[in-house]
Amino acid sequence: QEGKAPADKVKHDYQSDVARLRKIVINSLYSHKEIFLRELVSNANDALEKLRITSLKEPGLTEGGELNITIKAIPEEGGKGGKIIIRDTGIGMSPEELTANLGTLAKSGTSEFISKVEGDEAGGNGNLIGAFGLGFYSSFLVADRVEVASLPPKSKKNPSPVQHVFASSADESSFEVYPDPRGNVLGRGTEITLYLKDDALEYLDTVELAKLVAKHSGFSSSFPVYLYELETKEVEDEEAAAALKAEQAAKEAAKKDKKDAPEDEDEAVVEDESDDADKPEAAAPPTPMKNVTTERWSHLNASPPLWQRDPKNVSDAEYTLFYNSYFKDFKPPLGWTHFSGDSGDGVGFKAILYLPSQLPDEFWQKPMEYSPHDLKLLVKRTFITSDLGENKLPKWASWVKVVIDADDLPLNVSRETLQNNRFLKQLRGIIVKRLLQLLQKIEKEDPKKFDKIQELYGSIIKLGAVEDTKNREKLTKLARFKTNQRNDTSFDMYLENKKQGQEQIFYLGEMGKTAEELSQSIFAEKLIARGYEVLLLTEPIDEVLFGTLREYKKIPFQDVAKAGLKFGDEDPEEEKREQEELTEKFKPLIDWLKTEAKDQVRDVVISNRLVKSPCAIVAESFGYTANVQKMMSASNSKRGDMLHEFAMKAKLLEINPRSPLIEGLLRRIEDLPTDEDERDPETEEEIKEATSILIDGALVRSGFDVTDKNQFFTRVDRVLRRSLGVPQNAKADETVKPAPPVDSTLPRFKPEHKPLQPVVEHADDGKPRVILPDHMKDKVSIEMEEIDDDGNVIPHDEL
Ligand SMILES: Nc1ncnc2c1ncn2[C@@H]1O[C@H](COP(=O)(O)OP(=O)(O)OP(=O)(O)O)[C@@H](O)[C@H]1O
Repeated sequence: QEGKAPADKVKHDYQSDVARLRKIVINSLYSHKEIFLRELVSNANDALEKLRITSLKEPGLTEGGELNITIKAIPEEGGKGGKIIIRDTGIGMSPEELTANLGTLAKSGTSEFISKVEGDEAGGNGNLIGAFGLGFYSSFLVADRVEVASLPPKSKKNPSPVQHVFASSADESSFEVYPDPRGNVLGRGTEITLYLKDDALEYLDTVELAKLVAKHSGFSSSFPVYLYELETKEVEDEEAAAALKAEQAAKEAAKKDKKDAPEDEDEAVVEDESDDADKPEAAAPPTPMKNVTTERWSHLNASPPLWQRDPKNVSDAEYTLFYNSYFKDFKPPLGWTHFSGDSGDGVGFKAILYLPSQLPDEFWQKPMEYSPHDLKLLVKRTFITSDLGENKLPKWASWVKVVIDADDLPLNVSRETLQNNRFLKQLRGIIVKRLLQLLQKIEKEDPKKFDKIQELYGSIIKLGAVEDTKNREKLTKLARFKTNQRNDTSFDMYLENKKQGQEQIFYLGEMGKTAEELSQSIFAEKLIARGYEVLLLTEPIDEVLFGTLREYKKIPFQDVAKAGLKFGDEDPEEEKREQEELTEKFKPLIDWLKTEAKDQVRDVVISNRLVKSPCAIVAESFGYTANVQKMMSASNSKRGDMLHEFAMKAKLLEINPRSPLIEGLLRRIEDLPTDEDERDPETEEEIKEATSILIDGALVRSGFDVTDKNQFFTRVDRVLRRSLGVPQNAKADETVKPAPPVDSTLPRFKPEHKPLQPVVEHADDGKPRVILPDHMKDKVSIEMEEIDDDGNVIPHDEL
């Protein structure tokens, strides 16, 4: 792909991703084209930063010239076009680096990013800029042609570097790299020349450029940024003044000659005197002026950075602009806190911490790999690191964007010694504390904004309460949940609404269920009917948090799906008596159920949680709720473990003594002769069927799976036949029209078609499953007949 062009010019084709990215940048960011300056200044700043850090090990590198950035606009003679030159005295690039850095995209995930944006109609919005540093390619927003001349510093490794140029036009699919015909004129660093497009000539105006730097880059460089300005001043034209003086003197002399002449002397004198008295003093001749154009480099970022200023004098707009440019996030922040402090060791610092209004995708997608880069530790305005090593922020807080500038840490500390620095060790605590304070402040003062915080950071706050034991209490207070009565309820709000006598915090959770569905739950029937508030856990992290906390302000959590539920207003004596009475009354039914439900539950008890439903399956405190059981089977864990078997079985069948169905079942059982031999087998079978449907119904309503679906439906089928008066032995007419004979004249498949052969797989439970080839999936549906062990077809209504 490379060919030698004349004059040492090596032509390269852009890597395809670069060509695509350049196209996106040029087409979609047109209305944001001013960002080119911010991106190039930021690259220049990075290059200076790299040089400074490298020079800690090889001090000679920074010799010769200040570390700075300069911007110069040069209108073309005749005023038709022009160019902008941005230079830095940073680390520079070798010809290989020019090719690799500007001609390829090394960043991982870039291809996916590009595809995403290409497919996204809204790609042209500013998110793009925030999501991805477009860097160098933003040059093509304003330039038809870009030339980058670069010269690395003389170093031990590269003692005689040669200045090279990278050149490319906006519409070309290739670029060239060649030795700079001017020689090593840069001394060190990089010079980017932008040949401006006709619609970008406004950037030749130095006032415009200065404004842009102030807006986007004023704070983003800790190195001085200079703008080349031509200043036109009106100054006294000394030459003209001298000439005028000479002329005046000549006039005076001529006048004097005239005065000395003899004629009309008196008259003339009188006339002169009266003139002097009436007229204002004769105006002095104007000083002759001329326009002089002087060149100067004005220092654009001389004023102190935002974080060094007094918060009282910084406007919200300034905080937002600073955030946008410094952290390269196009969206405004959700909130911020600007603070200063002292580490206690005499290290003073100033800092601003921001809450972004959007989390990076990687935060959730690759939570373990996500490494924050928006913590900027500076020392005396110079960037030191984003990496706090082992003192890094806890995961839940790792997304904050914070700039923290310390007064007096040794500047040349290596990363290793930094890790041991006390200030660095304290940083984590300082930042987390301020972040919490900010969240608490918003909670207190700005409910609307706090809603947004919940939307965005709700799960993260809960994650923090789980993982950050030190701040668990504060984070728990900030957590919000849905309840049967309202949204966004905190534990404190819940407790304020607690009923007299209530000594439990009621909650209910089931994987994948909405709050609405949960509030219909059989377990909460009575609680909700009586007006109690139940926290509804709708997010996976809720369950983990409740499992971790177990209580709030010493009040225990009660999983409503578990045994042990107490309203708190029960009279223990009365309750005991009632329980005894009911147990006595329902004894025959309870005994019956204990036998019939022995495979599903450990015991049968009278319920105090049901209103309408006849019965429910409730997990005991050490047993699995339906939710946990689902999670266990999803993760396939613990199968075959004794404890697991035990927990699976630790369930109670609770019956509702006031349900007419339960009463009805009790009566039927009481009517059965006590001597089993005297019982009519058909009647007994009928009651067993009804019982089993009742138990299965309770399982389903309580969120569990029916143990044996075949048996369940066979029974439903029999009950249906009975209630419809259809004899139990009546058979469906199973005669079907056989298929016509084989037609051998047609090919079975067209050659380009895949065989229409479904594949049968056996799932874990041994049941067959049909896997359709992909091309058949949305065209074919399959119904299967089930055959029992004796080879009989199990009847299904739909077959
Ligand atoms: N002025 C410069 N001096 C030295 N190297 C530079 C300069 N500008 C760009 N580079 C090099 O080119 C690379 C690509 O630059 P580009 O702006 O496209 O992306 P980036 O700076 O790596 O990413 P981002 O803009 O997201 O920070 C940089 O990583 C850097 O190595």
